[in-house]
Amino acid sequence: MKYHAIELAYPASRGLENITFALKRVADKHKVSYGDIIQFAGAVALSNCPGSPRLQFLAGRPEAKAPSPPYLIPSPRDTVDKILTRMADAGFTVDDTIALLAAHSVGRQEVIDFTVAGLPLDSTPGRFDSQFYLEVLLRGTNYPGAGQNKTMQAKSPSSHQFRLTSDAALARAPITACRWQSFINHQSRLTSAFRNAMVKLANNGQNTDDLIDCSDIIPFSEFWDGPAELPYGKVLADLEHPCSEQPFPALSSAKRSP
Ligand code: HEM
Ligand SMILES: [Ca+2]
Repeated sequence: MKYHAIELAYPASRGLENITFALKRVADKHKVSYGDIIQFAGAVALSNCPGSPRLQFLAGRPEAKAPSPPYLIPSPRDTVDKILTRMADAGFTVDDTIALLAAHSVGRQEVIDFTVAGLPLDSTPGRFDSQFYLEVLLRGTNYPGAGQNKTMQAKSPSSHQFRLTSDAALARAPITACRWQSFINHQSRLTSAFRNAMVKLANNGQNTDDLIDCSDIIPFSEFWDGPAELPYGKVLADLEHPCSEQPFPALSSAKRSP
């Protein structure tokens, strides 16, 4: 069996079939490695989101020699401790892990709750911003759909967005809460921390001396540096404040309805 078929059968890969086969065709046609096409496509895709950093892109990864063992990718039902231990094992600090979750600012869920497939993880899924970090701190009130897979989804503050159990827990755990809060309304801190952590993610296990820096071919995103806003209908009292060491950042309220 081909490696991709083995890895696609792992639970953490659910929903990745379409993009895997689409990118496989491109990589095969242009004779580039699968590792390179994944990083290239990710960097180009992110450039469509206003506010996102231009990611480094190094080319020349060799093909994998074996499929990944299963269960290396964290699950939304894992504890904070398990997620951070796994990420540390792969070379990521606690701060890196919290910064990487900015990807969820432009993410949606498809496979955890089919009754609300396509629901975004924050109210601005087209924009790479700190809105995600703010909104995950809103008190969860209801499941936006039928509440399938309750170990993986937490109650959300709105029927328009989905909350992963892992995001809810990482936002509130004593070890991560202040780092989480530190990104709210700090677009440049967020983009540079995310970019640096993505350099590690993209080159994990590679000898970067053997790769060629092709970052110049990655487009720049549209500039965006606005404030995070309390969603329409929410007030400060709806926010939880698990980082007791720092005051909560000043916020403005959204004028628009969701
Ligand atoms: C704590 C570790 C993480 C867990 C447990 C986790 C889990 C998930 C889950 C369950 C989804 C929804 C999948 C679906 O239903 O289709 C998702 C979406 C997503 N995640 Fe994560 N994730 C984690 C970290 C990351 C990291 C480090 C990145 C990238 C740097 C990332 C990027 C994304 C993106 C881009 C989406 C949206 C996909 C889409 O819109 O189709 N995640 N994540
Ligand atoms: Ca967003």
